[in-house]
Amino acid sequence: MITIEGVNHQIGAVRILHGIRTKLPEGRLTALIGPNGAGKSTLMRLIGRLEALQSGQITVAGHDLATTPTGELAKVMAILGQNTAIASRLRVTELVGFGRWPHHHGRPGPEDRDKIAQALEAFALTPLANRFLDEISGGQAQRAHIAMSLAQDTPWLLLDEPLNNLDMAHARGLMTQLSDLVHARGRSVAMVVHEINYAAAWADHVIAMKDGQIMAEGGPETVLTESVLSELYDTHVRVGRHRDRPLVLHHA
Ligand SMILES: Nc1ncnc2c1ncn2[C@@H]1O[C@H](COP(=O)(O)OP(=O)(O)OP(=O)(O)O)[C@@H](O)[C@H]1O
Repeated sequence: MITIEGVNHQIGAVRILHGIRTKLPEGRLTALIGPNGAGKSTLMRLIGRLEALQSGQITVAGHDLATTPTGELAKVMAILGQNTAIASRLRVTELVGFGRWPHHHGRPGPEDRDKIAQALEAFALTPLANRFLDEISGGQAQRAHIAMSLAQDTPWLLLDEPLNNLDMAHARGLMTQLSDLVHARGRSVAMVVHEINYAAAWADHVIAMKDGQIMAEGGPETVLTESVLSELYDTHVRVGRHRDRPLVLHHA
């Protein structure tokens, strides 16, 4: 479980997060939704310790972020931030290999090579393994970054807008894989997602944020309703059903 207690955050004089208090359940796929500027990425970055905590407490699988050494935390949680900029003169396989660093500290063994090969395969990157990052498409680079996080092989996986740049088939493939990681292999995933129907189809738990606060949280059935979504996004939203799950309709 990830527990978040009394988290406030401000940049300069601007308050970005206000008294966030929630739990992200273990063994579930949690989707963080909400309008632009709601504070989703900021919260993700705080959980992933990419940003220093200004107040409150966050624990990940019992590890207090304030006191856990980085090497230890890197074996518990992998985080993929937004707009990850990495040297383009790096080969895909080298990027994915970075995910193994917390395990081998520079001396990769057979298990590390296996995990890298599996992650490349899982994201259909094997044929591109030796290409440089500036020789592949945006969606392929996005898949390579996700593969790096997967290769880290941690109980928790945090992904900020991993569906960015992915075509429909790869987006669906990623969601199926994340769902499989959670439901067949006992991992826990938290992801920021804008395309609400991916949350509707695959999430077990949804946290809806607006104006730096949590507006609603719970199962897709409780959060992905017409009233919650219309208020969340300040636009009229209709919700139908498909395969016994909500299906959000946002046509004119
Ligand atoms: N470095 C910064 N300096 C000043 N304000 C910032 C900075 N980074 C983020 N903000 C502000 O903090 C608020 C929350 O941003 P955040 O990126 O967490 O939102 P988000 O919900 O992830 O949005 P999006 O869906 O657009 O990615 C926004 O109002 C944003 O303008």
